Amino acid sequence: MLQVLLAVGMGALALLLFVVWRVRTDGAWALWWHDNYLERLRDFTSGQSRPMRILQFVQSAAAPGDANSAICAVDSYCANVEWAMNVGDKKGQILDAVVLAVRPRWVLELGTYCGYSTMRIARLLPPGARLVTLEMNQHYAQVAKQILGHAGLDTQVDLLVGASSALIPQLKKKFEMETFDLIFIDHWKASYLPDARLLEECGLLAPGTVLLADNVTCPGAPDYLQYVRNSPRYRSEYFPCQLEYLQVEDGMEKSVFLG
Ligand SMILES: C[S@@+](CC[C@H](N)C(=O)[O-])C[C@H]1O[C@@H](n2cnc3c(N)ncnc32)[C@H](O)[C@@H]1O
Ligand SMILES: [Mg+2]
Repeated sequence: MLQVLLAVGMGALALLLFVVWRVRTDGAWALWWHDNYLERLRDFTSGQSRPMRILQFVQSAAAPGDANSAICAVDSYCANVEWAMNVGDKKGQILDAVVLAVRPRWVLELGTYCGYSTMRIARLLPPGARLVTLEMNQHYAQVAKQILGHAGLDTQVDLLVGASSALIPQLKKKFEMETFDLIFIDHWKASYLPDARLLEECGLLAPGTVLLADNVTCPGAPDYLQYVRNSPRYRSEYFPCQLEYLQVEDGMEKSVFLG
């Protein structure tokens, strides 16, 4: 009997160690663990959604009207308390550098979530610039609006709720604008390529428009990468980095539309 118990115990320990190792080293396992298992467990125990928990932390820890303080609060919560799918502090620096280099007048973001990358972009925009961000999840959009309001950035940002495929064709008319200077692509990965093609078809790209795509390695967007790297319409560059708040390999792809 003791031998059986010992064998079961050793088996369970080996399984636990295997799961911990996979979660620490493999992107798919890490995302499943943090984004499904742990999130659902915390939702169940707290009776709230992860975006609501992030909002409450920002409201308690960040100075009102201070965007940098709100960004730090989200990073601190997601690095120390629970993981979330924000671009994060490390890849965020690549995003910041691209925004500063492009100095865009019109920016489009695909995938708002809680508004973390929206804050990073909006705080660096030159006067008069506009950021349009698209989010299909109504609850996430509500949270993002409150976080952007707390950070004092809501007047520079237009948050539209709906699917990108439905909203993109309406943007020119809705905002009486021509083309975007910078597009941050960070929604569901299977939509990267169809939405890039849709942006082209809708005439929303001009020569020089920069597309910056997050998570092209983890979870990965292989069809999008294949397209921007092989199309004569783009000049594309890869930035190796790590998945937000984890030691898992990821990358961002910066692609300049050539016309
Ligand atoms: C990775 S999160 C965005 C993270 C955010 N950019 C940041 O770094 O803080 C992806 C978001 O895209 C949204 N989304 C996914 N597909 C979408 C689509 N086709 N149209 C609009 N939003 C979409 C999801 O609901 C989710 O909130
Ligand atoms: Mg991302």
